[in-house]
Amino acid sequence: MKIYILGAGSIGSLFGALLSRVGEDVILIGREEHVKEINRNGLKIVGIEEFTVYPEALTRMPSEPPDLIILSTKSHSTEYALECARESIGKNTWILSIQNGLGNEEEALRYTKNVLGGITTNGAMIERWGVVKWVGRGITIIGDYPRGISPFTAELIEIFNKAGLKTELSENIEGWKWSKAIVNSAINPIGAIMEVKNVKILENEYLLKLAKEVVKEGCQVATQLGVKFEKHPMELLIETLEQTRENYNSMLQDIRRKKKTEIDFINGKIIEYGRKIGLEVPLNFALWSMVKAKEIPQTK
Ligand SMILES: NC(=O)C1=CN([C@@H]2O[C@H](COP(=O)(O)OP(=O)(O)OC[C@H]3O[C@@H](n4cnc5c(N)ncnc54)[C@H](O)[C@@H]3O)[C@@H](O)[C@H]2O)C=CC1
Ligand SMILES: CC(C)(CO)C(=O)C(=O)O
Repeated sequence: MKIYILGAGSIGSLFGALLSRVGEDVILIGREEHVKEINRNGLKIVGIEEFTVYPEALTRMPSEPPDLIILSTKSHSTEYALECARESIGKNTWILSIQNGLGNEEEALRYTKNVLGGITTNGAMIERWGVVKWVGRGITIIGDYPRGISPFTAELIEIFNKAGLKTELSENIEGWKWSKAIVNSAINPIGAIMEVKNVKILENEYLLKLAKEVVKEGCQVATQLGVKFEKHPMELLIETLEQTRENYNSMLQDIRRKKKTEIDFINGKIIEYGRKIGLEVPLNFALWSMVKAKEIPQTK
């Protein structure tokens, strides 16, 4: 299968490396420094497993349409990345978002009806250019967005599992994307503002109560929009905190690295979708405001 990884950073490079290792025709599309190192010395995976692969790496999408584009930019880069990729999206090309946050699949649907949603609990981070650390082995869930399973998706899950990416199918990937986004809407900003590991939210009664109240707000919006949960966000909140106790969440890491966070596509989208149906979500608004204030000045 011809696969382009659009946004080959941490998680995209991990997926690309695993798929390349089992012989899939993978091209990584990422930033120049990472691309140059990969073309020079290959893409090295360390951590959970250690191996090196030698996929082609580019800074721009080739014009030839692939079978699959795995969208793995940060959510705030999705619109521009897809616009730049417009010419490479053929009539039979599928786009799979493995991103956190809401709205990415809707953006992809502007270019094709062949859109898959995905959530992954695998963890990855770029150690240095050309080297990605697989920090946590997790599961990935994919499905046609917003709901359903097509023959392509059933073929893709075979490829992912053969590549060592434990992957399950869902008829209701929209439900999973919302559950994960609602969990992120509680953990990420609270951890970022308090500058604590996830375990602190689990063990501090005040932070856990706040996280649960934020989850309730997100559930109200999702339920009124007709979203059906596969796993209730309140259950997923505790499960996630217990499984990622030692994590400094990605939003806190972005702030510490003076990078733009994904707050606009997590709490920001819950606020936006809530307002469209006349629901105010004050806790989400408060957390969104504080993270925006903490973000680097040039993001305004
Ligand atoms: N890193 C992880 O362990 C996990 C990340 N995620 C989600 O996956 C998404 C990506 O996260 P990370 O990999 O951590 O981010 P990252 O910042 O490491 O990687 C994104 C890459 O996309 C590149 N990029 C942006 N626009 C581009 C364009 N137009 N063309 C080519 N490359 C472009 C950036 O230069 C960057 O290298 C986020 O939504 C994140 O929340 C989800 C689960 C785990
Ligand atoms: C699951 C969690 C909260 C793990 O820290 C995450 O997705 C993140 O850090 O963005």
